[in-house]
Amino acid sequence: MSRRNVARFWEWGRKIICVGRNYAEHARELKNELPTEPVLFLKPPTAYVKEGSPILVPHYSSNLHHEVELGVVVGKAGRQIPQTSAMEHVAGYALCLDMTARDVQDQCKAKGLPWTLAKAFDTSCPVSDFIPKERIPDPAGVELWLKVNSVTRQRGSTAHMIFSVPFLISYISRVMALEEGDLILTGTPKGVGAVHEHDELQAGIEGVISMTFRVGRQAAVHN
Ligand SMILES: CC(=O)CC(=O)C(=O)O
Ligand SMILES: [Mg+2]
Repeated sequence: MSRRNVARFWEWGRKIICVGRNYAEHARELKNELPTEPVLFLKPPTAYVKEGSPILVPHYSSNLHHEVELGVVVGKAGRQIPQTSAMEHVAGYALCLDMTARDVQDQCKAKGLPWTLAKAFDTSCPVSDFIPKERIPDPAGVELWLKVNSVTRQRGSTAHMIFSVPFLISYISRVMALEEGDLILTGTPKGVGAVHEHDELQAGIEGVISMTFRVGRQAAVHN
């Protein structure tokens, strides 16, 4: 049997684990309390979209937000991973967007419901090509940026994460097994905002990679 290449992790069908409220300024801009433990949620592998295909506004949302994030690609499976050996489980990184139907998320929050409709729809996880681990020697030293129609909306350093990458790997692996090909989205810095059909999104990790996506709209299906 031929061995799959983790550099094409989005084809593996593995889980996408997302961390929310990991930057104080972003938590404050949405009037959320600062977390004392990581806030976790999941996206299915059907959320992946690659450059060349559009990000689709779900048919039930009228306020889709961008969130640029550093993604960590898991290269070695593990459970109950200590922080001291957490980085041994990292194969590399990816530039990611955690597309969020903010209007739907606000309704879910108000009703005390999970965020699945707001976070897990098709195309809610645009990703760059795989970035080998050696290209990012320190995941706490990464500058993320995002522009909409050439106007800068987000710029922030992973130095400001509340919970570090090794801490997150250790924490998550005490909740669920990490598997090769899993992706961890580490939260977004401040500056999130709305995107609309026909907008162009550009995002990057300074000096490492950039990517461009167009926004389309999911057709509503009437049964
Ligand atoms: C409020 C959120 O949507 C949390 C989140 O995803 C984040 O990155 O922070
Ligand atoms: Mg996010």
